Amino acid sequence: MVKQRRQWRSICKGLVLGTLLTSCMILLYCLSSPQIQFNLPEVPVPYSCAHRPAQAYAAPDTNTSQHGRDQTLCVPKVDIMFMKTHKTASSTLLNILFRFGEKHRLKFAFPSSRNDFSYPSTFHRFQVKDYKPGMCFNIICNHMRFNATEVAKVLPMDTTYITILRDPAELFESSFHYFHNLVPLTWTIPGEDKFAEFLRDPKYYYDSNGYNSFYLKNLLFFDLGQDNNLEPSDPHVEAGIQAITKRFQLVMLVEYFDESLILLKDILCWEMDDLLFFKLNARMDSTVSKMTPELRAKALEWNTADWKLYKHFNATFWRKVDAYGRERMAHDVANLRQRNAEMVGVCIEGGQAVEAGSIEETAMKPWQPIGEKSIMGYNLKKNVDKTHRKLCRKMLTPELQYLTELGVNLWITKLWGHIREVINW
Ligand SMILES: Nc1ncnc2c1ncn2[C@@H]1O[C@H](COP(=O)(O)OS(=O)(=O)O)[C@@H](OP(=O)(O)O)[C@H]1O
Repeated sequence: MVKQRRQWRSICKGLVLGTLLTSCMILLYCLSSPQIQFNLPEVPVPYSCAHRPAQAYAAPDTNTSQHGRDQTLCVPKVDIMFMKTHKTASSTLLNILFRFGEKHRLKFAFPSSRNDFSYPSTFHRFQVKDYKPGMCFNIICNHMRFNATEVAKVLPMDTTYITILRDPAELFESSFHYFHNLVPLTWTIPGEDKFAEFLRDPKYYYDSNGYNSFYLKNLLFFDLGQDNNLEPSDPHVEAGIQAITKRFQLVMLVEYFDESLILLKDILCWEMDDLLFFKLNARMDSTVSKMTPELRAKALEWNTADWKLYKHFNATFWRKVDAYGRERMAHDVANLRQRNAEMVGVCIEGGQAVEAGSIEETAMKPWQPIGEKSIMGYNLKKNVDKTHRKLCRKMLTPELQYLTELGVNLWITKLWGHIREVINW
């Protein structure tokens, strides 16, 4: 009896402490969030951010260079909007952009105090750290809910817009795993396999007004600024896809990540070295739900808008590959894979990703989903030669640590991280 009373007392204490901490976090967050200032004058950004340190270089045309024929003059494009969609290898791409930005000393439009632009609110230019009307930035690439008009107000007119999509069934599985603890409507789903149970009857469990429910339906459509709850036959689905087609010059696909990077290099006039990467933010295999063909079909049916979007951009992707040349693409992809494999040998201890508990340096530990330690990371090799040391470290640095290095003060995220560490959550 006494033992039971003590247990109840400690549960109550935990609840009170938890509520207090959460309230403090919310209060601190509200105090630190920039107030949106609607009364400032609108000043158009320059056509292009003047600082252009990028050198033109002779881009070898892989079809002709072996024969010593003409080489095209290429000036790397430095004004880039990367719409960072969720669970789509976007952190891997972010790492590539951060390194490119540093190399060319570009100006990033970063969020303040956090790693996203007040997501899931739609983007507004006053969410940009230190923003003043008329300011010009080169790159914007943190998570946001896309808002074309506002984004255009912080970037030059000739900015290249890019984004990345993933097969919606795979994306849904990844998102369900990563975010379900943030979506209260999943808490009451019974059974061991919540993912399969949800898909058995999604309409029963889903509520479009539920807190954070967008993580569970047409997340790509939502991130890209569209309505994720449209009926599949609603003409707005098609209109949304058309709007995205008009705005984005390149839509990459996770399933063809290497090919996507080669297209990116082509459209931005980059060099092969700019594309080197290690896969970041990958999950341990044991936490990936097995998807039967039936579950996959249900996941696609549930995420119809995303599936239509994906099919549309899959078609445009392969038209771009055809225009690039299939043989040329195969050659360049092989080259990139070989260079990446060499970098693995140079930089990564043990040559592969390890579980969270085995990552030695705090600076290399990736952010984990609430209540889990499923995201893997890397240990930097101890004896990396001097020429590669800096590059290896940057390629392996997770998003939050890299953002801090680039000058974003993530104190709210860090405080939240410490609290989670203390309460082991
Ligand atoms: N290069 C490459 N190729 C293929 N897949 C890749 C690559 N890099 C990351 N990933 C997978 O992308 C998932 C993480 O996506 P994000 O980094 O966008 O996640 S986040 O939204 O920023 O949290 C995560 O998927 P899941 O493991 O299924 O969760 C990663 O494994």
